[in-house]
Amino acid sequence: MRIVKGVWMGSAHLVGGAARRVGRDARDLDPSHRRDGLAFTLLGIAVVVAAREWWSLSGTAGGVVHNIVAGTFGVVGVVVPVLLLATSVRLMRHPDRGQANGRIGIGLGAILLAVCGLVHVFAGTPGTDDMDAVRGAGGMLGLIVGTPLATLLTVPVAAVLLFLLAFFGVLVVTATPVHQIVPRLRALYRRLTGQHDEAEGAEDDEPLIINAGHTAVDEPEPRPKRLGRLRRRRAERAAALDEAALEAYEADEAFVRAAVVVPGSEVDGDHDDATAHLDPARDPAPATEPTTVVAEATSTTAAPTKPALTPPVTTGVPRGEQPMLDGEVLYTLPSEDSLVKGAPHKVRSAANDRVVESLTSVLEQFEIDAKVTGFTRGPTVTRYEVELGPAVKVERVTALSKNIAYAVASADVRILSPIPGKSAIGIEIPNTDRETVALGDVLRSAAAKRSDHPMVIGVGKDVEGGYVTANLAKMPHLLVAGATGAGKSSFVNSMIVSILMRATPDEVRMVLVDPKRVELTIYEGIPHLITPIITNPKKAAEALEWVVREMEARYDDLAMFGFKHIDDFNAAVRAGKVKPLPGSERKIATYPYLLVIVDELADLMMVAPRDVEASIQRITQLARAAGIHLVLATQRPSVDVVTGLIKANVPSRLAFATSSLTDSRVVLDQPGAEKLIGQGDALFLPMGAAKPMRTQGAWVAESEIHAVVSHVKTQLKPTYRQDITAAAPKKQVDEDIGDDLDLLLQAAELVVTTQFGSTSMLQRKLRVGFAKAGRLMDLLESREIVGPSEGSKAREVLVQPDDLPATLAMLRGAPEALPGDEPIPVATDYHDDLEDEGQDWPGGGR
Ligand SMILES: Nc1ncnc2c1ncn2[C@@H]1O[C@H](COP(=O)(O)OP(=O)(O)OP(=O)(O)O)[C@@H](O)[C@H]1O
Repeated sequence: MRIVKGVWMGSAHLVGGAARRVGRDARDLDPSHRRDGLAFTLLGIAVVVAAREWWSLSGTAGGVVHNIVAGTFGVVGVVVPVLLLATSVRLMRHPDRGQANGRIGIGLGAILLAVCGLVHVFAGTPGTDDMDAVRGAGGMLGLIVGTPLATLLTVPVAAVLLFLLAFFGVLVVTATPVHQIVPRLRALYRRLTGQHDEAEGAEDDEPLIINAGHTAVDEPEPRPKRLGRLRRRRAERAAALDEAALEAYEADEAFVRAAVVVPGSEVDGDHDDATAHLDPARDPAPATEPTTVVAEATSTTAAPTKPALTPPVTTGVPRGEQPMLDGEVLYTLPSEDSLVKGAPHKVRSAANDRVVESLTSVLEQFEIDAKVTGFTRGPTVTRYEVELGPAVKVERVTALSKNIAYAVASADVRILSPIPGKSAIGIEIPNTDRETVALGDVLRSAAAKRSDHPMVIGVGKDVEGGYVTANLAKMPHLLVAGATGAGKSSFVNSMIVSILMRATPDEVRMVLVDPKRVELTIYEGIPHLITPIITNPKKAAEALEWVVREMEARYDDLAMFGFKHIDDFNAAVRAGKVKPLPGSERKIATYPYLLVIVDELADLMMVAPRDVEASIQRITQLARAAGIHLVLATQRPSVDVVTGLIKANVPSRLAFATSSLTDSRVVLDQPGAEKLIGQGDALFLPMGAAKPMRTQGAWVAESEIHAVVSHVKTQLKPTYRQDITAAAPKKQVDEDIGDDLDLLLQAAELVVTTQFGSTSMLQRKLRVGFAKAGRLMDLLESREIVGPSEGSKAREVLVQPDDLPATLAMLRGAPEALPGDEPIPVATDYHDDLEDEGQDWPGGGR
């Protein structure tokens, strides 16, 4: 008995173990194998069903198969093998796209259901009592869907509903939202008529290389022939993805950056189509027509046009929400065609391969267990990634920077350790075959189109080839610095052109300060200007004071109507929710963003450092909510131009190549900019970013600027404010101060902040002679800032540091700031001012 029991238990154990093992192994199978298993099963079923339904190859099981297929789907069963085959092929090709596969499955299910239902109702809605008739119509599926509908709603209504269901199924399968039907059909038409291929063919010369930054460097290159098809598919995929991204996009992101593409992930990248994903902006579809801003409902002319391919965003903004130009004015944004298309971005070139070889040989020579695992090529520099073996110190590679520079024959080698978000060292080396980034490409990229904010500008491309854009309203103020010829003015041009391309004068107004008198003259007369371009540094300082007054007026308005931000105020005005106060004749209108661009801060700081600094401080501290934003550019980022106060209040920085490490520290608070290679190569540090991002600035040619400027100029004349460069009202510097105002302000600040009234301190700190310091002290005494002389002792300081701003204002002769005085008189209203001055918008508006 024991033996029998032992044998029984032993074999049971063996069988159980084997069964468990098989089960476990099946669970351990790679998911893709498991999905392949499903695909093969479907393929097998397709073969069985096709054999019976198509070729009547009926074995013993044939009857059963027919009963199941025809019983379920009726005559529609003949397409079941096709559907099974297609599903099986899709599962094999894209096993990882679970979500898309699910969507297609649901869509096909809806179509199948609808078709079965339709066949059933058109076949006279046979009942279950006649199963042969059911099998000859839409099968049980058709019966379940069709009979109740036909009985309850009559056959015609049921047919319409079922058609709708089938149509819905088609939209789901093709991932087409209803508002995309027309653009997609148009795109399809273009592709069928060959317009698409022509443009694609042009790019086919470029071999496809998988983004080497994420894969092995020696990835085999697919044959160029296949590229046309590959690109087309990517284009379709990107269009679908882009749309999803658009929906998900949140308007309040600080700045929009192209996502880095990781192979296998379905990230919506902005990389060139030669990399792993396609940028819809590079889609060769014909450029969109200019987006139109129509004057208020009074206009009878053309309605806003929509772009052909890209969904809700275009060169402009959601038109329904636009502040319209009053009167009959029809303002169109420049067409995207005004800006040229750049050469396709290369992701790999022979030069890169040579550098990889050099880097590898340096690592070998120094016997460092590290490997160049890949690279990402940007337009100007390529970032080579080096991964270390176990127990290899990072410093061993970073210490080699000079040898690396020697090996690759370039002095501008920059080492990042680590690359943010990666366990790898990045070695940035300039490309010997650098590329120019066309502003047009940046503005047409998905990154730019994702946001319809009028203050979004094209910045350039990052080291991974992704487009970089920035929202000036979120900066909220930007300092741009770099040595002569580094690309500052080109950036300022790109910025202004971006605004002209995307914003109407109703949305953005500009104050351009160009003390160099040459850089910005091309923009003279554009309607976005609120005052003629200011070239005189003294006038520029006054203009900054006007900006402060404008800001205060806007603040007053916000406070009066109970809004915190100009955007909220504007939205309420557009919605008609802001009513003038009782008795006021005022016409409430939206406030445009005000962008103040100073092309050379150093020139301003030379003529009136204290005033300019004070205005900048005031603007930068408060202007954000008032929709006023400053861009300060300078060639000389030294501490006397970019003072601590200015720096503290201008949070976003863009550094082009600087001539020294000290300059780089002034701009970025860290070294790096001195290693940049000029011609638009920059480090971009937007507010809140931890590390600066290397960016190649966008380039816009003079002919393009001309095209854009003449487009905007022919439509609208600028309406200038007269009060901007007029000296601030009621400002009278006392005669005895005369030309010493700046020094006196500095002296007052020194004495009050240190609470130490010493003439020799003034001498030392202000670097003035004894006589001048004594005079300043007398002036301070006459204004009761310090007490009388007490011989060799320091004078008593009569003003507390808290009262310093009011004291400085008093010295400047601004009576409004005097303590205890009347409240600050403010300009009534921006638009009222215009009316008061009898200035009208062309077309009879404001
Ligand atoms: N983004 C860019 N792409 C390609 N080339 C550029 C770019 N930016 C600048 N360059 C090249 O560098 C030259 C000098 O640029 P830019 O005039 O912008 O320098 P800058 O810093 O403004 O100098 P300055 O301070 O003297 O005006 C340009 O003429 C152009 O050839």
